[in-house]
Amino acid sequence: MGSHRIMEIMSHAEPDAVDHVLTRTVHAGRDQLRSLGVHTPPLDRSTTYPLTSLDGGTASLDQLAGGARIAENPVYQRLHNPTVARWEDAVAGLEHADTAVAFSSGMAAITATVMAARLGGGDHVVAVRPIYGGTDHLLATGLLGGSVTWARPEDVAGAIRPDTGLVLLETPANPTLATVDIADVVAQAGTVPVAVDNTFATPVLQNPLDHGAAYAIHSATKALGGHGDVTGGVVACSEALAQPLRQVRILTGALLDPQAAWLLHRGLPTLALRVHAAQDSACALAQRLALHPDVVDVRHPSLPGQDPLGLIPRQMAGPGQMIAFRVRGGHARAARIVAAVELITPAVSLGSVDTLIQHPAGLTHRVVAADARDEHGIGEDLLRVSVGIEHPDDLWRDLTRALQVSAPVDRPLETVSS
Ligand code: MET
Repeated sequence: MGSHRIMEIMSHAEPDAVDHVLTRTVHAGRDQLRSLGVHTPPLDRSTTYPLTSLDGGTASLDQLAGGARIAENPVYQRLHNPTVARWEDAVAGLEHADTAVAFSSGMAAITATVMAARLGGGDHVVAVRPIYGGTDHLLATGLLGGSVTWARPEDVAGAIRPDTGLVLLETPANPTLATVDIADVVAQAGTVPVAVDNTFATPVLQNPLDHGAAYAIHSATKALGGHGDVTGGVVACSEALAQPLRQVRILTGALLDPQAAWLLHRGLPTLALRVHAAQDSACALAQRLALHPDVVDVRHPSLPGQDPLGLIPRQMAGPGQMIAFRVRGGHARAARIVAAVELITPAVSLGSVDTLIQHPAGLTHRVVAADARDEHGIGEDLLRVSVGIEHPDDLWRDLTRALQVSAPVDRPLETVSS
């Protein structure tokens, strides 16, 4: 086939013919760049915008304050920013959503979602544990007002009340990788909107809205950013649900900085490559860890018996890059392992190009009630690994060495399988 024929086919391709996530991550939010005469997203740092007329400015202000996505004039950065809006469009496309609303962090995104539900009259939240410790703490403290009922996934229907405004869940869940059937919870929730924290899965592996969820929430600090150098959050949803979220953002000021949005958009083209590479390594490491004599239990949806609901591939395209495992020797051993790793960084956060290890009971989930931690297997012997894109053999060498040097001195080193 000659090059002219290829060009002809390409020029007649419908936009929805682009259905591969590898392609969509590269091009997301970049539709208008050619017409702008640029190849990469421009960065607009303006805090305010010149008004062509007072009445025009007032009309734009009214529209944006009412929750509109865009108006003739952005007016003020807290009401609208084109660089942030472009990244929101990118995320919306990847999440199969009408639109997306960006925030200064993942916790700001969660907070705004709960506040938007309260604006709609729903004072009660049903939340499925386990979930990220900060989210758990936010709901448990009642900081935002209203009340929370904790429910197991199968008990959501029974927890719904007339004043329930939101069902919140995370799958795979932080930190145990417990998985939830989103469509089943949506069916139990009836008319109550379901929000899914999709941070662990990323839009590369899971699109909650395809399964009936109303919101897909991300800490963009994690895989969306991917390089450990930008903090942000985002909620993908329908245009109708986005409007109160934008109003909450305007009033609380929990804005994503344009430079942060620009960095997030800068990292997006490699999202699928990063997630797939890290996932492959996570599968290899999970298998090896499961054979290690000092590892009691490895949590990764790729392992036998760990996807009992058959969510792969029905709901998830793959098991992802997060692993949790329990070590023999409890807290002391876990602390020694975290201290002993060299290539792997002992740090909270996840989804970066480099591998991180952390102790949920002492860090990310320290704020969770002790009985809830016990009930959901977030014990002192649990470690969580966010696998990066390094070669898995190098990661395994570091992990097995840390397991060896952390072994109690009064017994011989274990023979480890490679
Ligand atoms: C301050 S705790 C950390 C953050 C992050 N959400 C994590 O799970 O690692």
